[in-house]
Amino acid sequence: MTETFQFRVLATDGNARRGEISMPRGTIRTPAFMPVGTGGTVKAMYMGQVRGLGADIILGNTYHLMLRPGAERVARLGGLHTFSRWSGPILTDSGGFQVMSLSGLRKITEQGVKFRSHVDGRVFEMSPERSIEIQGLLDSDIQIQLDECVKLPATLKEIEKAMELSIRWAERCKVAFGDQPGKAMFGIVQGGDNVNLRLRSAEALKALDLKGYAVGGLAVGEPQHVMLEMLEATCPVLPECKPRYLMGVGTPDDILKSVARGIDMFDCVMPTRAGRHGLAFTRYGKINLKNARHADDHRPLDEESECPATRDYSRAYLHHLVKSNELLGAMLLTWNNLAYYQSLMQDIRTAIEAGRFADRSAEIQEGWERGDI
Ligand SMILES: CC1(C)O[C@@H]2[C@@H](CO[C@@]3(CNc4nc5cc6c(=O)[nH]c(N)nc6cc5[nH]4)OC(C)(C)O[C@@H]23)O1
Repeated sequence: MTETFQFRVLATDGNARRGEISMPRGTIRTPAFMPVGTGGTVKAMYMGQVRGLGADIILGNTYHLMLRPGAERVARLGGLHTFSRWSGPILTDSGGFQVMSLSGLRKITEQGVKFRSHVDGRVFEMSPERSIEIQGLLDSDIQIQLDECVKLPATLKEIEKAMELSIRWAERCKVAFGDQPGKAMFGIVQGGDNVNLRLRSAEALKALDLKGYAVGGLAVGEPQHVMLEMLEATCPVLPECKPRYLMGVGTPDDILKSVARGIDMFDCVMPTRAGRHGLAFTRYGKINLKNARHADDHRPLDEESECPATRDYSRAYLHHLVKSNELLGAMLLTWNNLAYYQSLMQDIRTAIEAGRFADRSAEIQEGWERGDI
């Protein structure tokens, strides 16, 4: 552990990078997957379980926590780590994107975003400065700039305007964040599905010399090839010595293909949300436990797994729990899915260190295609 924020690239294999981020609250092994802990909880999991699966960092959301229980209240209670009993690093999203995807009555001006809470209808105004202040009250370790992410499809002019506003907001967030040695503030590259706008955004943010760079505006319904094309344009422009975080991504296949293009950090609700809906991620691909074909199957999801949820429970039992809408169904499948995602990340890190990432990726994908034995 260090008193400052340090990122080191330990090995490369093509454009894939094996690295680590050292922070006062712990070291983050990259490529890393951050379980989503939106309201200060990784849904259906104890934080001790999350840690036990190998997660080094989790994600929190400014938008949700400012609405409930309130940023000042979390600060009075000792900050998000003490509040939620997670002692490792926490990355918090800034709220802009959640405002656009969740709240009602939204108005964006140069000053910030005005919105109505989806919880109780109260009206809030969030400026870049207030977003950074809230993330500070939460005692967040990696803070994300406030940005504007336009919903696609959008006109080139709309995408350009939002990208340029996000750059100005990044500058304001950098000033508001100031100098906090053990913490970091990441900018967000925007630009929609337009390579030129993405390059302009990346260059402008690089000039701000930030501690890390998120790639936003993706995983919003665009085809995977469009997302990958934006990464192929953006990553080579971003500083090699800074971490790159692809927001909201993704499926195991998205992660493999994005690591191959130079991404170091990921977050996605997929494993936790899918677990609550009866879907299991395994090395054989996805298994839908709602399907009646599992009703008499005594086999576990994967007898070779170290995760009890994956190794010790029959598919028949999991099918029963899911069909009966039992809480334990969501708990066991969330546990299985996060275990699979963390084992995938460890597999990726090991393969990059050994210089066999491409081969290992192909083997993993063949396992999914072979399907459920
Ligand atoms: C993939 C999956 C399962 O994840 C779900 C659902 C729809 O996509 C997701 C995930 N995609 C996603 N893209 C993002 C882009 C930005 C961004 O540009 N700026 C900021 N500040 N934060 C972002 C967070 C992002 N999350 O976004 C919501 C709407 C939060 O639900 C998620 O499909």
